[in-house]
Parts: sequence; C-alpha cells; structure tokens
Amino acid sequence: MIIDFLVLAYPWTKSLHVISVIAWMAGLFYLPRLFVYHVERVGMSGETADLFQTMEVRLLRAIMNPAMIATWIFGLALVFTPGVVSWQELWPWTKTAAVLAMTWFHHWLGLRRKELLAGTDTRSGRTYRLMNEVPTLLLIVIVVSVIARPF
Ligand code: HEM
Repeated sequence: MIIDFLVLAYPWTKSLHVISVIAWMAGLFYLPRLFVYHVERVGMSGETADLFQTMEVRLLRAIMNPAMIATWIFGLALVFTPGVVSWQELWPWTKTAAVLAMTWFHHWLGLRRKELLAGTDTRSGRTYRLMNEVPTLLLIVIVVSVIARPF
C-alpha cells in the first residue's frame, strides 16, 4: 500500500528532494560567509553585531533547519522506493558518507552560531573561509555519486 504510493509519487518525491537540497545548500554556503564578516568586520557587540546575530539565527531556523529535515524525509522516501537504490553498488555508500558529513557540518555551524551569540567564539575569519569549502567538496561527491555514478 505505502510501497505503491512511493512508486507512484517517485517523480514528485525526487523533485521535492532536489528543491529542499537547493534551499539547504544555499544556507550551508551563506552562513559561514556571514560568520567570516561577523568575526572579521563586526565583532561581538554593538548594533551591527545584533543585526548579524538576527540574520544568522533566522537563516538557520527559518531556512536551513526545515530544508535539512525535508531533504532527509524525501531522501529516505526515495531510499524506500523499490528499485531506486541498490546497496550492492558503491554510489549509495559514498553518497551516505558525504550526506552524514554535510549533516555534521550543519550542526557544527549551529554550535558556532550559539558561540557567536554568546560572544565566546574565538575562531578566525580564516577558519570560516576554510570551512566554507566543506559544503562545496561534499556537494561534488554527492552529485557525482548520485548522477554520474562512476563507482
Ligand atoms: C539527507 C539524506 C539524503 C538521502 C537519504 C538521499 C537519498 C537520495 C536518493 C535515494 C535519491 C534517488 C536516486 C535515484 O532516483 O536514482 C536521491 C536523489 C538525489 N539527491 Fe539525495 N539524498 C540525501 C541528501 C542529498 C543531498 C545533501 C544532496 C545534494 C547536496 C542530494 C542530491 C541529490 C540529487 C541531485 C538527486 C537527483 C539525482 C537524479 O537526478 O537522479 N541528496 N537522493
């Protein structure tokens, strides 16, 4: 019954998955960039610091958290759709590893946001610039795993 529904809904589930992925990625690219400006230009107190804290919390709560949850829900629905994933192949495993790393990165950003709000963050702009490359690298692994499937 639910399996029949998943098969019927497959093109829609995949569309919703990709839409939520795009929203999630937008935040994963933008939030560390906000952190770079926050630590390098704005500092931990004052009117502009308040503005940055508001932008960071809104981005995380209104866009990134719901988009991550939706990506997981629609992604798992695709996993349970018959004929979509063959665990004998390598690509689902490389994708899973990269997706888990992306989820870890999301939580790492959430922890840094709390520190920036409390004014206790000691990381440099350079750290956030470097961390900004993490979602790009993971995105490449994920998209190549799921579309080109060279492994
Ligand atoms: C969060 C956990 C995730 C799960 C469980 C998951 C699972 C899946 C599955 C099973 C498919 C269907 C493959 C097919 O139809 O052949 C799929 C498609 C796709 N996923 Fe994910 N995914 C997740 C996260 C992500 C992320 C983070 C990205 C990108 C950064 C991503 C990008 C894509 C793309 C682009 C497709 C469409 C591929 C195509 O055109 O067939 N997914 N996903």
